[in-house]
Amino acid sequence: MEKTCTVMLPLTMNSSEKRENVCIFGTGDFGRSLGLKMLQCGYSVVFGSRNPRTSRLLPNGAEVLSYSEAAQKSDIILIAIHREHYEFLTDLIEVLKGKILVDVSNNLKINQYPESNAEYLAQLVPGAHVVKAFNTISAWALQSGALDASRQVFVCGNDSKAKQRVVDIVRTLGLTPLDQGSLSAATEIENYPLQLFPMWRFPFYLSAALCLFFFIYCVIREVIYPYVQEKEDSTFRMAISIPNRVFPITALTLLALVYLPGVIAAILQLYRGTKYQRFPDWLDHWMLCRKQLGLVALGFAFLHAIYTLVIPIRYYVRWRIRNTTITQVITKKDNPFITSMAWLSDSYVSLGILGFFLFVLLGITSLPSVSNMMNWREFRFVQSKLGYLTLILCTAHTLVYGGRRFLSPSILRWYLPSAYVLALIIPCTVLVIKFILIMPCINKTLMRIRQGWERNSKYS
Ligand SMILES: NC(=O)C1=CN([C@@H]2O[C@H](COP(=O)(O)OP(=O)(O)OC[C@H]3O[C@@H](n4cnc5c(N)ncnc54)[C@H](OP(=O)(O)O)[C@@H]3O)[C@@H](O)[C@H]2O)C=CC1
Ligand SMILES: [Cu+2]
Repeated sequence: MEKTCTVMLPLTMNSSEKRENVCIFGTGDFGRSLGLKMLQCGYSVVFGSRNPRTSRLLPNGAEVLSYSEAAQKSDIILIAIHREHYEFLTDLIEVLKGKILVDVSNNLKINQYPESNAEYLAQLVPGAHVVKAFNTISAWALQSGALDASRQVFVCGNDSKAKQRVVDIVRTLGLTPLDQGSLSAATEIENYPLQLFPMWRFPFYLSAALCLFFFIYCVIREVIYPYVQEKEDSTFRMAISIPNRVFPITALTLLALVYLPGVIAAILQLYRGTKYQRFPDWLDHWMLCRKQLGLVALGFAFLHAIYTLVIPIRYYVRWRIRNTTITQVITKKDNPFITSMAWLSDSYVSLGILGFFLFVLLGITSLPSVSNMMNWREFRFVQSKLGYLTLILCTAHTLVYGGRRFLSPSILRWYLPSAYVLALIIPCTVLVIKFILIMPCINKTLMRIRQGWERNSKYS
């Protein structure tokens, strides 16, 4: 039966069970943490060290020997040493012959060396079976048990038996092994811990660029223009009014950008007449970070909702209402109630609330804990149908808010239209193309392409 250690176990063992010997080279932070965890999980640990006599802080129960003596005690050796110090291993080539060497090392920079550390180790000790593993786990997490988010251990190696031995150890330590194939995958595995939120980078930079662009655009139209034309100081608008334009615009644009690659892919498939041709890399990458784009968009929608809630308590708004009322009293004139205006205002608020609700629902269903409970069809239904409905509602919310104002030439300031007009370009384009794509004649061709029809027809 497989033994698995997920909690700190006492160092007791059934005397009839033979402890498996594991050797760890290096008594640094990582070597010690690994050794402790292995002892807790029932392994017998032998450390190899330059100074076996003076090595301190080692876990109780572990043996410490010189590197060559320790190597003889086990056929599996974890090399917890930095790559820069690997050269001394060439003196141990004879002892290490046929042994499994586990490379746990990381670098300081992405692609720091021409070859991966694991491949370098394999070149230095050609008679050994090198396996890459454990580099994504930190010494601190191993010791403190704070491994919740990072239980995954990528494993790769050319010898399948050696790899299986390492996979078994990973499982026994209560971690999740992920086989990445041959040793050539080591470069990618070594680069992995050095990447900072790889899938979030594009959405993050894109949303920052959109925010900056729309902020500057709105400042030009709403702060600089009134100052130049009428010497009016509207700088206070930069605190709430302008952010509350920039955030919904960014949210809507990002949401549309979640669905844009899908329609571009469909157009490409229609144009090529086949689905068996790779999409360009940029499109692939864009498709892969749609979830992150959507979640960032949801964040901006939240900001818009919060900024909108504070409108009634703003000084400027209260002043304007008070002033209009007083002016009406003085001039003894009141504004007639216009039903169409009431309709417009209520509709845009209602569309906004519904759009936001569906947006939140989309965000929740994209979380792994929720999406894992759905089958593929349900997930597609939510993310595609509900997603498009959200996009339609949010676009309609913006259109109704702008109403006829968007079309009137008086809204131009220095020939610049309202920022909302720009914000509507991408969502409207996506929706129009999607509408064309779902028209029966086009949809049928697309479905046939997606079902691999032209490939089957070759054989029929
Ligand atoms: N710390 C961490 O959280 C993680 C570390 N790693 C990897 O584990 C490896 C070890 O890291 P870590 O334990 O933090 O590093 P340390 O610097 O704490 O330990 C390295 C050990 O290497 C041994 N060593 C052998 N030859 C030399 C030499 N010429 N000069 C210096 N030391 C030598 C030493 O052990 P001795 O004195 O007994 O000979 C030393 O204690 C690295 O490759 C690192 O990338 C991977 C994942 C996480
Ligand atoms: Cu809104």
